[in-house]
Amino acid sequence: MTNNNDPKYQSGFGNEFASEALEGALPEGQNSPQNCPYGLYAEQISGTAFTAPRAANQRTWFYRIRPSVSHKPYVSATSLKTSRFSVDPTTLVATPNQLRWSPFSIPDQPTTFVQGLKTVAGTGDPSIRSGIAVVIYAANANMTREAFYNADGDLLIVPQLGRLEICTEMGPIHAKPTEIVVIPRGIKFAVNLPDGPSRGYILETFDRHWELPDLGPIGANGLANPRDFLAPVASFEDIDTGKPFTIFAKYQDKMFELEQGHSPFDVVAWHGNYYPYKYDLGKFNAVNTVTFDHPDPSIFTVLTVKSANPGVALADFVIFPPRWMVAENTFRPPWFHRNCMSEFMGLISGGYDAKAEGFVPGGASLHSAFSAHGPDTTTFINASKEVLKPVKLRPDGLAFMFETSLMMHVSKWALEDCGTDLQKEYYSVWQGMPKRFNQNKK
Ligand SMILES: O=C(O)Cc1cc(O)ccc1O
Ligand SMILES: [Fe+2]
Repeated sequence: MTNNNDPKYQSGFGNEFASEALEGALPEGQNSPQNCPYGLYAEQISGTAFTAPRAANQRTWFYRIRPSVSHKPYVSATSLKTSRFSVDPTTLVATPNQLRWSPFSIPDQPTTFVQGLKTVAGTGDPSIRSGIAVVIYAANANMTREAFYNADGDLLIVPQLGRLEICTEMGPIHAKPTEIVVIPRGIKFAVNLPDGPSRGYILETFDRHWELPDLGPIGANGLANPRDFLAPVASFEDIDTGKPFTIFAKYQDKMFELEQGHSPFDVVAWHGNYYPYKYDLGKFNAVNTVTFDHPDPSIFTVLTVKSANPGVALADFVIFPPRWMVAENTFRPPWFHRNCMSEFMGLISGGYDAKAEGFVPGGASLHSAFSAHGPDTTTFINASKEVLKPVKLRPDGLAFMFETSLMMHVSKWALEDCGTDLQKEYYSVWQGMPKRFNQNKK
């Protein structure tokens, strides 16, 4: 990859982009001329069925030094034998218990991004294009002469610790905690970790692709604005000598690898609307009450993957950013609730208004369908007697939620093998709720 520490991007969501690292590398007026400029190979990657409606149709044309198909056969990935990146039912358990984890441990041994992927919860089967997985990455080593693609689904990556320098077929994307990256299904990428130890959350979705939510009565602007999404520009490396490149692939929930003699990051130009992108969560234009109560947290949806059921998300990516709280005569933290959807929450920085302690950056919680949850006892008591002035809620706090209409199973890794990361006494935060009932006093 041409060395570029501060890559350039092109802005917009779902745009049709055209990008060339060498002038004139994109064929004019057609996709597949008899001979492409500079002796490049044309190759299409389809992210939707050829016949998907125009508004949903996603594909990109690459102009690359060699076609992707020039590689040795796929074999089972022996170096990833211990991979826990799977929703194979034998690795998962159903539990309605409210669960919470302390910050997930970073490995002591050298571990790359791909080696450090662990599924926490999930359900479905990528082979029938149905389901999702919540995944943690915890890594400390660069992917050198390696790349990875996920044939099973899109990856929405939420860095929590350490920056990511991601090399993709479409060009480089650098992301820091408070930014997110989406790598759509099938696109090859490699991750370098300039800060060393790194950790974050991933939502893997086996169907469709991420979309901006409709805004309804909010109007034409607000929440995540399309122009703040950034896609890479073409950048290539021309390497076909030395140690072979290893390409890892997750296919039907199993890890494979193959060798090839040339760099997979050899795309000199591309055009299309199927590409990875990043978004800075600090750009989110939060909308909320200026009177009383607060809307459901769907008001904070950054991106959504629709299900076949109108208005019901396969997955929503929701954030709780720093914001002004002004509601009058209102219990301001999240209320007690039971939800038909399942809620996995993570914390990027600071704290979260429903929990006085225990929910900390790098940790997580899972409140599954209809399992009751809400403010812990301390938060409830404090918020019930708080003097309601306008307050800027936690200027350093950034929590998020992966909300899904599916009922996820929890991985044995997250219940048993992640050691002390699982907080076995989580239930106790709701014990000792004072009895406040007094039928003689309204
Ligand atoms: O559980 C949570 O903390 C997320 C959440 C916040 C809120 O204000 C209302 C409902 C909800 O699920
Ligand atoms: Fe909730």
